[in-house]
Amino acid sequence: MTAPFRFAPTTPAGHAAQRRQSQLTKPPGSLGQLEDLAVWLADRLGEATPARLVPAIAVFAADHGVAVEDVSAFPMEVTGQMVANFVAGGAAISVLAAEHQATLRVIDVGVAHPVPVPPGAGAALVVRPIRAGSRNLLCEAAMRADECQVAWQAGAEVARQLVAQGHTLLIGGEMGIANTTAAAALLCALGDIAPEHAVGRGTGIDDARHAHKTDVVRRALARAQAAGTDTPHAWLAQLGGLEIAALAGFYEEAGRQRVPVLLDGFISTVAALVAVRHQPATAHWLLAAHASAEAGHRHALAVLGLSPLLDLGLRLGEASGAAIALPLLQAALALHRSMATFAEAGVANQ
Ligand SMILES: O=C(O)c1ccc[n+]([C@@H]2O[C@H](COP(=O)([O-])O)[C@@H](O)[C@H]2O)c1
Ligand SMILES: Cc1cc2nc[nH]c2cc1C
Repeated sequence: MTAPFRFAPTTPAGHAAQRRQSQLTKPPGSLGQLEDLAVWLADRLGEATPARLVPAIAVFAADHGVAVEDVSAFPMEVTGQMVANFVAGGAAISVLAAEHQATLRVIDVGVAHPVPVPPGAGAALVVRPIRAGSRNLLCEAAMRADECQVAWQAGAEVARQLVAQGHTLLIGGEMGIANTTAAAALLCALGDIAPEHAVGRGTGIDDARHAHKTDVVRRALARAQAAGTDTPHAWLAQLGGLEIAALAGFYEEAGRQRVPVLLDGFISTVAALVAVRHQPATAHWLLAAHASAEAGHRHALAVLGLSPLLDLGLRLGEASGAAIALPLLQAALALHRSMATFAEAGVANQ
């Protein structure tokens, strides 16, 4: 069980939104967490009655050298194949983005086996190849510092563009076979979580592979520790991946641009933890959409002090859980904006 999402306002807009909530035609608190959600959004957007959100989803994709260690249920080729599926409109996130009228961008920051995408296909694909997947983090640093920095900046650039285009809510997502191994290792390093709590089943591995994956993470951590790793960027380069670095840069830039972020699952939340360790102010802009079935996600959320809105047993990634929570945010704001007050409706207030 995770704690419900609760929020006390910190800004004049947030306080005004909370006062409005108490005047709407409903018993106080009867819309539960939707009330907190409306007040949080008002607080962060700096408006007492915010307009409908203009959401954008950016899915960052890359491969992971550690896939050769047999830590995933799927082969590396699936990353590039799924990128083509995102763009063609057949993936869960393609369907959800269209359903909820969200802009969808797909960014290849290091897919090892890209699949050609027909020109004019559905979602926009941006190719920012840094290298064909990260190195095997069990044996060496996943990225050089400069590669990690280029990926981070690529993510930041996407956030800047989406905000400049008028989007008022940013959602990050990822695709990368074996990236739950990288994310688990990073969570151990930056969140002080033991490997047995951070490592999960990913795409669906059995008990034997899960034990092996936990051992891979334990050995990778020991290797990176022995290399004298200290800063968040150094840990990211040692144990992360190109799409995780891009996501961290995306989240940090969203905060810098003062735009709220709706977090997806395990890998996305660990990327947000990297961004928060690098720039603590990023935490102010984060909202957790859901609790993934991936074991480490609850620990990552707890480290960040976040309460997820939904708990549906999702473990897909690609921003799908955040996209599923999006209508809740829109509903919370629609109710907040458009319900009558007791005075307007002539309803007796206690
Ligand atoms: O978002 C999550 O919580 C999540 C949990 C488990 C798996 N995934 C997705 O599955 C892939 C990684 O799983 P694995 O087993 O290859 O490490 C990657 O493409 C993620 O988007 C995502
Ligand atoms: C098919 C498939 C789709 C995905 N979407 C995000 N991660 C994924 C992993 C797999 C294996």
